[in-house]
Amino acid sequence: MNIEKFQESMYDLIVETSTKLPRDVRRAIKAAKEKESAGTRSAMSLATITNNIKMADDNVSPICQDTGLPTFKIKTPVGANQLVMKEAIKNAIAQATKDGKLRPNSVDSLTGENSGDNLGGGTPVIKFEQWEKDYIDARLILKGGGCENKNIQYSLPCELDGLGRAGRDLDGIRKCIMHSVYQAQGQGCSAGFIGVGIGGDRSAGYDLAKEQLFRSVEDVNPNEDLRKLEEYVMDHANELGIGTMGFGGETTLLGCKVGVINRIPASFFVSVAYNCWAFRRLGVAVNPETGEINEWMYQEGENIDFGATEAEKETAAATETKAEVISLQAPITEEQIRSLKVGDVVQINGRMYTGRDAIHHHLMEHDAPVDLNGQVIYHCGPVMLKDDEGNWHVKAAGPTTSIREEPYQGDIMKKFGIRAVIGKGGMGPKTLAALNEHGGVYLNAIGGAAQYYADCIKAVEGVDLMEFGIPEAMWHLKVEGFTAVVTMDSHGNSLHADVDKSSLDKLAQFKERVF
Ligand SMILES: O=C(O)C[C@H](O)C(=O)O
Ligand code: SF4
Repeated sequence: MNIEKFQESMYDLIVETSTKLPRDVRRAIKAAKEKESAGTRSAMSLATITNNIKMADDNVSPICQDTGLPTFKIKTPVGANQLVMKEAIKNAIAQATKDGKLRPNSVDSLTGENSGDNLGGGTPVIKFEQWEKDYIDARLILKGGGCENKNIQYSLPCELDGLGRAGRDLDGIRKCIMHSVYQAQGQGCSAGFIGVGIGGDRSAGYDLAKEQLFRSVEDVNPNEDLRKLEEYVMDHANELGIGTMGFGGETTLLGCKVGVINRIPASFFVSVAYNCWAFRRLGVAVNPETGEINEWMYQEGENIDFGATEAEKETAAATETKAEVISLQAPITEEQIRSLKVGDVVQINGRMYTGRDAIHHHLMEHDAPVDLNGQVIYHCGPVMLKDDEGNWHVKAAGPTTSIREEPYQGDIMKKFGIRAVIGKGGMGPKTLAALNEHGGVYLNAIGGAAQYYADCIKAVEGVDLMEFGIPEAMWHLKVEGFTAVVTMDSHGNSLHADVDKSSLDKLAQFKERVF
């Protein structure tokens, strides 16, 4: 095998997967967009999402800043040398990271140290299998952390919120799947795709669930029971009304694929792998002698490029002028914050600081490196590249899941006088109480829209705490027209709590036996 060429092919697979959504996924997103009524928050979010997909295409830059845990599934003809292939894949991963196509995402679990090149214990994941065919089938999925955290495994029988008892049969499985969509809310950047694995032990069940994510969104399950189940879920999960980013709306789920394997008598697992709308998975058929790509997978059918037509541009322009947008610039006063309410659309200009897990943890015990009074914190771990002159450039910068900061957020806002935090997926009761007490606001940005937000960042004006690694450092960003929605205000209102409650009520409508 020509190993240099194989490495190049793997590099192309990585770059293409990170920057271009497959055709089946694009079609599912387009169909969702057509269903949302114009002018709603969900429609606005979907417009940002499709705009972002187009920008990632044009810039050949990551669709989402979280490029996940790269996971390769490779089938090789008997006799192919898997050891050299593994080395080539690792080199390709390191190169793609250096080129800003992947975020350095491999972190020592005990020390928190980022390896910087996406290599380390367990990273990347490479699973080989042999097969009888004469070519290499190499598939890659880049599944981010926010949606990975929403995976869930049920051990039947069990009791489920809203649905009651789920037994050890097809109907019990149906309840688990409906519940899995409910429990994810918008936190995994809905609308999402789910892969479900029935049976196995805990690890084989999750493997099977993830395997389903490699199926085309549009295929039909050859198992009649599972086909019915998939169709049922697709028909009804969207009635939960969770919508894009959990803002409420018509589309919550874009795909559901279910697989089954045997189990042992005492265990009955239903494992669900949740994938965000930024469903980055591709595959190639590679010639085992030359190492060249013969064919790209998931590329059949119509390609949607999401370039706006003239008519769409006109409608967008019309809605933009109608929607009232409130401008915010730090330092923000308490009075300005108290005037905001859930549903308001704000646009931020000026300075904001990134801060995610490591920063929040740090600020609990230490002073801030900058004066945060009246300032805005952005829950974001960007992809950054340094040029030859030593200046940093933002390559991708969407929000991260805010709920992880729930234990710290309220205390930190009060301690430093922070007025606004931006993230996605919403926060809990502790933060809501602190917003009320201190005069703060939670702003929801569109998860995964990393190119769209990178474009709003006009300059990187500094960085602190680089010892935490690129995604976790505190970046000082100058932004223009950074748009987000108030989803938790200083008057005790939370859109997230409301959608959670109404979707739980709707979930309870699926309690009766169906199968
Ligand atoms: O790590 C990130 O940047 C985002 C993460 O994928 C998330 O959804 O929270
Ligand atoms: S931020 Fe959202 S779109 Fe990006 S990886 Fe996380 S869940 Fe997916």
